[in-house]
Order: sequence, then structure tokens, then C-alpha cells
Amino acid sequence: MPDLSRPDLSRPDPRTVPPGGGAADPAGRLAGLGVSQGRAAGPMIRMAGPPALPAPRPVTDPGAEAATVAKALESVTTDLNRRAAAARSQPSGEQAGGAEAAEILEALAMMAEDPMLLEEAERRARDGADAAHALDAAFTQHRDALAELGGYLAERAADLDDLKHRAVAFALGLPMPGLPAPGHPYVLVAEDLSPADTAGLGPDVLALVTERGGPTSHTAILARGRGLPAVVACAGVMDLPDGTVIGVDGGAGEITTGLTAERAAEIVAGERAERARLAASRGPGRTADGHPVKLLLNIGSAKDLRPGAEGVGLFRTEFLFLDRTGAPSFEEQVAAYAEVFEQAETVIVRTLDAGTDKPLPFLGLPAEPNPALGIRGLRVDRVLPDVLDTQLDAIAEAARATGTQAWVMAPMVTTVAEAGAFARRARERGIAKVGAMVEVPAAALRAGALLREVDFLSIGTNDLAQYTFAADRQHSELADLLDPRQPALLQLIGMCARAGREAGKPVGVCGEAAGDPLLAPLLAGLGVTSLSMAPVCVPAIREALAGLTLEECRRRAEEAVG
Ligand SMILES: C=C(OP(=O)(O)O)C(=O)O
Ligand SMILES: [Mg+2]
Repeated sequence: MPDLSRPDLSRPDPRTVPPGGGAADPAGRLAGLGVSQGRAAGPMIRMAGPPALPAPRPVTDPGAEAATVAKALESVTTDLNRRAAAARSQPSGEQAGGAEAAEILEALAMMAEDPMLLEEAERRARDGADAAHALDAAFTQHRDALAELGGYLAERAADLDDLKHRAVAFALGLPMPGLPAPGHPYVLVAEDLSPADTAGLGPDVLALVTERGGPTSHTAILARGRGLPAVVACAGVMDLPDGTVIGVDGGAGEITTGLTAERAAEIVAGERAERARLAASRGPGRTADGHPVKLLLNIGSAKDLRPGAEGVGLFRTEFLFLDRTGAPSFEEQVAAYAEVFEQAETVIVRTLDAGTDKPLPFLGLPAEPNPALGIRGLRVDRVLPDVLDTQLDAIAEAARATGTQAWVMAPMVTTVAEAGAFARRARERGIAKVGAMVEVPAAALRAGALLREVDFLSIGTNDLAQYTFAADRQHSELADLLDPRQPALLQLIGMCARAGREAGKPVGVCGEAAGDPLLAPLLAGLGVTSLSMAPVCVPAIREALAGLTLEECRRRAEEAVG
């Protein structure tokens, strides 16, 4: 959770406070989709995209262009080294892999310092190119040379593109692309964020606002996992100037501009008090009359674990390897899984869910015209069976090493045959409990048959909504279709829960719907046995369940389906 005490709100923002001290709140509002609960306020900074290269400019002083080239490369190097130092100095646990991030940034800084690159760009500038084009051409030449060498060096070619964008932006007087590092807490505003960008956010980020993105995009999920208030699909937010103090309401999906310093401080204090109130709640998930509904955590790595839940319902293992260009080794995987097993009692590990919205470059999957309907999730096994074998081996080994019972489930299971084959491969390795995610309607329709093959089901409502309503989960304009309150989706969930009751096997929900306080009682009423959610959601869901009897939950579910 961000430290809400840090933003310096003592001085009013001169651009947004009216003359005379600002008792009035000349609030402007921008509407978006709230995807991660909570409120924050602070100065916003936009994440710049790659600069567009303008037409070449006539050059009158080639020496000055060559000097700009040198300055651009120097400033890129300095900026990267500064970020590396900041990543290294972060207290452990605040950001994933601070040391690892620092190493990556330092390696990039060294690439930007390459004297051959400087020489080539300066030569082009002295020959008459403007600084931006000289840099662009020199980087492109370097990139092509690396790409031709193949292997590891070819993988570094994409890094050169990143450096080129930074250097060209400098030469054009534009903000550097990539995550900002202003050295103070801020609200990050971007057109969109990749999962890797979101995973790399530092502790200075108070909240996220994007112009694009959908409610179950991975940016939203990662924001929720970090307890960062977030609003997506917020048209017009990129037009606000950097430094504007804005309020972000991640529940209502609203941005407020024109905040007085007093109002901003009130928002920060109010949020802190609400979080403290909810954090005081304890105990297992129960309805008012004591019916148990397990409260589990969705995590992407051990650093997401928090006390107060009854286990881990979804360990998204692909989040460990999002920005990797090489496949994680068996040993590396054992270490990552064991770290979680050591700290949590029951852990449901989901095998890698790659493809479409969660690209894993190291798999080298070819681009597809319709990726959400293509090779993703368990289907990757059709083309790369070794990946699942190694992962199951690593999970089994981590369980043995830590003396825990691993629960494993596969994403995107579509047929009963797929579930059976997966279960056999997991059981061969001694994995205790094997499950299937229900993310496509075909699996929900065959829930009873699936449960003859596996020990439990976990309903991924994010994808189940996407495939039931044929609406891309990243699409901000189709958000109404993705609303998990839709009767069709609730009906599919009810079918799975009924199959679970008949088989005497657990059926949980691990999609984002499980962390919605309005939906959680409906899901309990439909008969699911556990709800798995971002850690930050647990207290509110505990409170929502405790406020209603099971019968009341059932009645609400019936009304909603009806
Ligand atoms: C939990 C789910 O999986 P993910 O969001 O990681 O695709 C889901 O689809 O609901
Ligand atoms: Mg899914």
C-alpha cells in the first residue's frame, strides 16, 4: 500500500487553486472506470510514449547538432543510472526485485554509453543530419547489427529501441518515454500500461490513471494487487498538464482536478482512516449465520502475501516472468514457488497463463490474428510441452522441499479430456490436489464431468465474462458487457457451484468479481466455497459476507439471476 502520508500537499498547486487561497473547490471531473478501490491525491505525471520522428530539419550548425547528440546520450545514461540507484536503495519488499531492476537499468545505461554509438551518431550529425535523425539512424544501425548476430544479442535489440526513443525524445525536447522517476510521490497517468510497466512501478506511485484499458486488464489486476487506486478508460486525462494535483477515486472511477491543497489533504486522511478501519477486521470468511466461505488471496509472487486470509487461491505464476527474455530455469522456479509455500498454508498454483493479454516473450509464440482465441493458457502445452513439464516438476519439488501440499490448476481448460490429461501429469509427480479453471463457457457447461477428472474448480470470471459475452477484456468501450453481474455469467457460476456440491468438491471464484463487495454475497448465495482476491480487498469482502445470512445471499443471487 502506498504511504499516503508522503505527498507534499502543504503548498497549493498554483495551476489549480483559485486566486485568494482556494476555499472554493473549482473541481473539474473526468469519468473513467474504477478498477482498483481506494482514493488518493497528488501531483500527476504523464508517462510519455515513444516520440514520433518529425521530418528532417535543415541544419545550419552541424557542430551544435553533434553536441546535442552527445548530450542526449549522456542524459539518457545519467537518467538510467539515477533510476538504478533509486531501485537499489528501495527498502526490501517495497518493489519486486529492486536489485534485479537496478541491474537491468545499469546494463541499459552501459549500452547507451557505447562509444561506437556516440561516434556513429556524431558522424551523421557532422555530415548534416539533425540531432534526432542522427541518433535515430545510429541506433537503428546498431540494432540491425545486433539482430543479425542472433541469440542473446538479438534479444537485446529491443533494448536499443527503448534507448533510441529516450535519446530522440531528449533531442526533440520531449519528455523521456518510460516510467517517470520524479523523485517524489505522484499519480501516474498514461495512455496505457503494459503488465511489465505496472509490475515495475516504484513505491512513489500513489495511484494509476490510464486513458485506455478495461476492468479486468492485467494493469487493473496488478494495481489491485498492489493496493493502488486505479482508474482506466479515462478519456482526456492525458491532456492535463504534468504537476496538476488530482484526486483519484478508484471505486467511483473518477478523477477530480482543481483540488485545493486542503481538499487533497482531506482525501489522503480519509483514505488512511478507511484503510485502518477495514484493516482491523480479522477472522475467516463467514456469513452472518456462520456459513463458511473461504477468503483467499490472488498473488503474483511472495511479496504480495499479506496476513489475514485463509490461503492463496490464485498464484499467477506468469507474473514472475513477465519481462523475461529467457526461460526461467527449473531451479529458479523451485525457489520462487518454495518462497510462497513457506509463508502460506494452502496455495493454489496456477500453471503459466501465457498469451494474449499476458505476453511471455521467452516462449517465442508467434503473433496470431486472434490471440485471445488462440494458443494461450493450457493450450501453450500443445506447442511447447516441456514448459508445463518443467513447471509441474518445479512445483512438486518446491512442495517436497517445504513439506507442503501443493494444489495446482491449469488456466483456459476447455474440454474434459484436457482436464483429465492435465490431472494425470500433475498426479504422476505426486501433486496433492489438481484443479481446473473455468474460464470458457464450455468448461462451465461440463462442470460435473470436469469434476470427475479433477479435485476442484476455480472460476476465472475475468475470462469467463470475456468468452461468454464475446467482449475483449481489455476493451474499455465494452465494459458493460464484461460486468460480472450479468445474469448469464451468474447462471454459469451457479451451474459450477451446483456441480461442486453434487461431487462434494470445492468450487471457488478467483476472478476480479470475488473482490467486489456487492458481488461477493451473490457468489456465496450461488454456492461457491471460496473467494480469492487481491489482498487489499479481503477486509471489505469479509465485512460484506458478515452482513448477510446465507439465506439472504441466496435470495439476492436468485433475484440477480432472475
Ligand atoms: C482469474 C483469472 O485469470 P486471469 O485474470 O489471470 O486471466 C480470470 O480470468 O478470471
Ligand atoms: Mg484468466
